[in-house]
Amino acid sequence: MEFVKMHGLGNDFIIVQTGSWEEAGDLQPYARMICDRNFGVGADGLVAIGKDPQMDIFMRIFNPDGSEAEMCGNAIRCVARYAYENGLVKEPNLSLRTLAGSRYPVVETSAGQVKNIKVDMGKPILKRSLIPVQGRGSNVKILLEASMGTIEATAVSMGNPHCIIFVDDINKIPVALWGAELEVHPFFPAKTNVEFVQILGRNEMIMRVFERGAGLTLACGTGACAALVAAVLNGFADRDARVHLPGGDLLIEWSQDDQHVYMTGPAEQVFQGSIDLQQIT
Ligand SMILES: N[C@@H](CCC[C@H](N)C(=O)O)C(=O)O
Repeated sequence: MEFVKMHGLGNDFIIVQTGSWEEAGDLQPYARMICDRNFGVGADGLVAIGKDPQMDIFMRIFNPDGSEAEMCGNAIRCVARYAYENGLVKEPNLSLRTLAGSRYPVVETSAGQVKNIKVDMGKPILKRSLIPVQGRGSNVKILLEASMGTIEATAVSMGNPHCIIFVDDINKIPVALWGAELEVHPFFPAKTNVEFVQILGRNEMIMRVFERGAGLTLACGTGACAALVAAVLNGFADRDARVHLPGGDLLIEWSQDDQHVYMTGPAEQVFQGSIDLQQIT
């Protein structure tokens, strides 16, 4: 199986082309081994893409624990760039089918070089039952009982679930320890991605993430979108901000006009190769 390895701010993916959405599902059992950094190629996700009958491209993403995620912001930018540069699409603006619905990336170029990819990530989902979060009431300022005490969190879905916790000093937070516990907190029936966010100003924040099914990663596109939405809902930020992640920065805007979230950032290919699937079973 031929693949390319790409990353968005160090959030890295093995990208393979398959014939159809259904065929992409055949790869799910291999995700755990392929993503393993010691026994496989190593990545934060296995991404299957191909031509879609209704949209330009489809994308399915499998986490390193073998589960399927509905959405992935950093992978979408990688897929858009790959599709544009490899002639799967002719125009820089694409339509992309995901498990969470359609998304619309635009590949931004300057002097013939790809600079950034801007993605219309759609409207955030704020209804508690749809995120999903157990119980009734608001998605803002949810109180979670955990071993570290009572945590105040805001839950947002960008197609996949996120639990955002605002902190005073990000460097004092044991992200791996707390993230692993909150990922499987009983309030989140589909588990959750966990983001710790320190607000630096109305338009700037630092974020660390513990991804559902993947653990600590250097960046999370949907997480950065969810963090900005949560910051706006809590009155901490304006509707556009630079989000600093361990792998670099994302620019996020929650549009007043259409209520969609827009994410802008880079995507890079780092190498290509082939995998003998029989060797890794
Ligand atoms: N890194 C991604 C999110 C990938 C999926 C996530 N692990 C999940 O299970 O929801 C991003 O950039 O959005």
